[in-house]
Amino acid sequence: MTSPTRVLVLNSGSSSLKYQLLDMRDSSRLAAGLVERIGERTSRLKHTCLTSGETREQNGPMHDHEAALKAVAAELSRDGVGLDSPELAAIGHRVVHGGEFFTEPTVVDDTVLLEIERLIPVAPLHNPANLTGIRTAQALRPDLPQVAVFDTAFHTTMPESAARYAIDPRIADRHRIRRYGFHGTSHAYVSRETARLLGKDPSEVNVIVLHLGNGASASAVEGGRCVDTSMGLTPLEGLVMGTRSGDLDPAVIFHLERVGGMSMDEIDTLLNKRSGLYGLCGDNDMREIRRRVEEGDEQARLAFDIYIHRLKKYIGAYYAVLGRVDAVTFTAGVGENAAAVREAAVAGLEGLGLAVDAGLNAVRGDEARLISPASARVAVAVVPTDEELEIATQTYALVGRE
Ligand SMILES: Nc1ncnc2c1ncn2[C@@H]1O[C@H](COP(=O)(O)OP(=O)(O)O)[C@@H](O)[C@H]1O
Ligand SMILES: CC(=O)OP(=O)(O)O
Ligand SMILES: [Mg+2]
Repeated sequence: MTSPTRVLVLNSGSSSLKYQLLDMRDSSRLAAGLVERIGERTSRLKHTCLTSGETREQNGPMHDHEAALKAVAAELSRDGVGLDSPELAAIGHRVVHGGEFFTEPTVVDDTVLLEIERLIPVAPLHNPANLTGIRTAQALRPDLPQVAVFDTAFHTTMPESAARYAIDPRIADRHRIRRYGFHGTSHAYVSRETARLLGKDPSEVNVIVLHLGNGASASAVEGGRCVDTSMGLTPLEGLVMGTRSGDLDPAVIFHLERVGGMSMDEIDTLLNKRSGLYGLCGDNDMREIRRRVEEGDEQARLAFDIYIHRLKKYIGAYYAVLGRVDAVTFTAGVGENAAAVREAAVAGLEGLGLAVDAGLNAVRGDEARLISPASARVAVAVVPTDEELEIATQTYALVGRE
């Protein structure tokens, strides 16, 4: 038999599981889907078989990521592409926090599992789900390589001046406190695709990538290497997000504890789950916020303005970090779809050579595209991210080498 060429990619979020099955001969997708609301009373699995075009949905309780993955495995089997297939070469897992230890995709063994577990305190929403995904996949196919692809890996090239916080280095080192950065597979993929869009080699271009999904982060990429990013020790720092506050004065936390009488756990929940756009106006979906802004809702307008103000500050900061910028690229759910966000983020930055062409910005599509006027000094681009393809590519490259 010829060597297996398929890779299953699992992206386990805190309450969701996204997956794709790809054939790496041509990077085509055979199946894809999403389980939402894992652990809640009703979960929903939406599965699409891309060879037949058939989509199936099921609703019902799924306790945890193990139950979710077993349900996904059953759907794949129904399409004749189950986990027992001899054509499966490996399973690639998104792992959010890899600390300073993992700088590359890694075949999972017991030591790797232990290290991912040790990082749970700095990625409490993500790493436990990632671990369950890996352990369940191992149980289903013990003979298959499981590959961990880390969100943090792309950021390990940051210089110490960007990665260190201004605190006593002995304390920082003892507790491994530094800027790790996240969404690395997306920043890597999108910065590379931006270079391709400009017809250049990644080593020749400096790009500011704005990954604006539910979680959001910015990065400064110099000649293909990350030199700064907005998320830090955990995915809480930086931009305003769906439910996370992003940057704030750390003294807010002392104040909430000492004067506000809140416990550390309550403050943690407040900043991670009840802040950001949701905390500001009760909605975390940018579509809903734009609809309310259009209707003249002041609370939604203020939330939008705070979101944009923070974004602008990071564009300016990374412009200064890079010195020369070839492109600013928008990606992920908000970046790819919300023309109003792109327009507002760049408005007034003509002095930096940044502008958006209203006609180009209004075009919707799945293709990487430029939205800046032809005369602009700096390109502004929209590049759809594809974390699953990037994870599959890295997984297959690693397994193929062995
Ligand atoms: N057409 C749209 N206009 C504005 N925002 C959108 C649109 N489509 C999706 N979004 C935003 O994208 C977000 C999800 O982005 P995504 O990258 O899928 O996030 P995640 O991977 O973090 O779950 C949604 O919360 C929503 O705010
Ligand atoms: C790291 C992170 O914030 O991931 P997500 O956007 O998937 O929540
Ligand atoms: Mg995402």
